[in-house]
Order: sequence, then structure tokens, then C-alpha cells
Amino acid sequence: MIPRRKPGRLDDVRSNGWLDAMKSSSPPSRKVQKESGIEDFSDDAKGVYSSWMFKYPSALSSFQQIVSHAKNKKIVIFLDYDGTLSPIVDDPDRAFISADMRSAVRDVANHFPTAIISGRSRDKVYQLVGLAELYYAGSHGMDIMVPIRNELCTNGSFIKCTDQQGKEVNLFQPAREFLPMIDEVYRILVNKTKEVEGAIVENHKFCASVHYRNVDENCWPALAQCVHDVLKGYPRLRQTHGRKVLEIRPIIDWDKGKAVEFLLESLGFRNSHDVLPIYIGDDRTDEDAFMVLRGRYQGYGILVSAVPKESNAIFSLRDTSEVQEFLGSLAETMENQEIYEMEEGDGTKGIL
Ligand SMILES: O=P(O)(O)OC[C@H]1O[C@H](O[C@H]2O[C@H](CO)[C@@H](O)[C@H](O)[C@H]2O)[C@H](O)[C@@H](O)[C@@H]1O
Repeated sequence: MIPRRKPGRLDDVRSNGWLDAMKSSSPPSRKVQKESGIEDFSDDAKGVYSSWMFKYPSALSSFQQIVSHAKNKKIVIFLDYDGTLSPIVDDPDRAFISADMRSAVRDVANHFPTAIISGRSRDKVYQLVGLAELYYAGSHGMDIMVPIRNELCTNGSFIKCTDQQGKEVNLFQPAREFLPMIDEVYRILVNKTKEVEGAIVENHKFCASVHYRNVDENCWPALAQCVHDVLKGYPRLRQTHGRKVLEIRPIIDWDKGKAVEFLLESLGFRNSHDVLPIYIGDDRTDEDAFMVLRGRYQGYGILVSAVPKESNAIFSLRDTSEVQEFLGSLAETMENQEIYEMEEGDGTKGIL
């Protein structure tokens, strides 16, 4: 299994907090909780969740408040992928979106500009979601594709290319110079972790992931130390924590929050008063986006979580099925408004 190490070799990951972060990074999936009988439906657990929801009320029960705030504004939807549109599963290659969720996302995108912002590569997340009408930002926002007609920045930071439909688009890739480095580190990590049963390394173009969800917990310190040792040779890369995954990314000042600001500008929303951005996500990396929405946009971050946790979000949803319900309600409200406006010849803008 893991190569034996000299005593004391794991001190780095113990002292720098990696191990604690790894342990607290994600509750086991619902399936695993059920199978191991640790699913906690006790009154205490329910009570703790209910009091947490005072701080982060359900976006479903606060739905009217959300839509009234959208009057005379354009809603823009941002969606994370894993844990938000598809439930967390053991195999990252099998994290599929259901047909119903896909159609809920399609319906919402028919009414509001909708973007997916994922830690996966842009190509991979596009392949999984499979909807051409959305905007996609992969590699934690370091790979953004926007339509040419909406281009506002002409500072040369865009690369012109064609999308999957052959349409001309602009690509924004602030970490482009790191492409060979990520590729090299990915290959080293694959090689160094190949003996670790259950470890999976993914190449997401501008970042890489080392999964330990399926690795025996006793082997986590050695796996973390291995990643730490590899990164010592790459001072321009840093490591962050996701749900049972170590993420390796460039040290550039860019994250999902910056990607949200960039997309809003690129979509023509220079004036923050004209827009109500809503961002739904479940992961630590989504916190940067929640933070941006709390600022000048006064938008709504919605955390997807079945367990209480501190967040920069304003509202919460329990799981992917509630996300689907929320998206469905947004699309339905908009459809009703359009019917109402047609019948009344009403010039009201925004949603009711
Ligand atoms: O920003 P996201 O779209 O949420 O991507 C974050 C990471 O998601 C994936 O890993 C997570 O989901 C997997 C499938 O459910 C699960 O097995 C894993 O434990 C989770 O961390 C993806 O594979 C990662 O590369 C992304 O960074």
C-alpha cells in the first residue's frame, strides 16, 4: 500500500492543519450514512439543524422574499455542479445529473442568464450538464467562456475560439501559463499515489484534484504528506480543501467569487442595482462567491447542506432535490408572470 516513511515525516500535514481539514471536509454521503447506520435523525440532531436554519433560512420557505427583491432587476443564476446539481457519490466519474434536474436547469436558463461555475474542467462539466444555452466556467472559474457579442473587456485578456456548436466565443483563462505545470504535477501525483488504494487524481486543466473519499482513513496522513512533498517543488501552486478532495491550483488571485464578478460584467451588468445574482453551491470554494454576492450586488448565496455549517451564504437548501424544486419554482413564477403580462398588457418588469 503506502510506502513506509521515516518517523516524523508526517509532521508537516499534522502541524499545518491539513489533517483536521481533511477530516472535517465533508460528511459521508447519504448512502454511506444509511449503510453504516450513522444517519442521525435524533431529536437533538433535528433541533441543531432547525436552529441553524434560523441563521440560514430555507430558500424554499423564503421564496417570496427572494422574488420580491428581484422586482425591476434581472436575476442571474450561478450554479455549482458537484453536490448542487448532482449528489455526492464515491466515484467522481459517475456524478451524473438526473434528467429532471437537467430539465429544471434548462427551464430556468430559458428565463434568466445561467452559468455553471465548477472545480471540474470546463469541457468535463459541459459534457456532464449537456446544455448549450448556459455559460460555463471550469477549473474554479479559471476557464470562462463568454459569447463575443457580450464582450466588454477589450484589454487583450480574451482568446477567440469556437464553442462545441461552432459559434465564435471568447475564452478568459487567467492561469493559462500554468497549463504545463498542472499537467506535470498531475502526472507526478498519479505516479506517486498509484499504490494508495482508493486515491483518484484528476486533471482539470488549470487545477488538479486528489480524492481521498475512498481511501482508508489511516492512510490519509501519508497521502496528504505525499501531496505536500510534491508541492514543495512547486512554490507557485497552492493546495485548498474540497469535499474529501485536495485541490491543487495556481497561486493567482482568482476564485469563484472573481469569476462571478467577471461573468456579471461580461454579461453587461455593470450597474449592480440592475441585477440580482443568485448563487447556489455546497462547497468551501463556493464561499468566495457567496462573499462577493453579499457585497455590492446584494445578491443571494444559497448553501446546499444537510448539516449545519458556517457560511457566507444567506439562505440554505438541504440537498439536490431542494435545489431542483427551487429552480423549478423560479421558472414557474417567471412563466406565470409572462402569461399575466400578455393578458394584462402590463409593462411591469422583473418578477412578481
Ligand atoms: O465546484 P464543483 O463543481 O462542486 O467541483 C468540486 C469537486 O467536485 C468533484 O468532487 C466532489 O464530487 C465527487 C462526486 O460526487 C465526490 O466523489 C468527491 O468526493 C467530491 O469532492 C470533482 O471530482 C472534483 O475534481 C472537484 O474539484
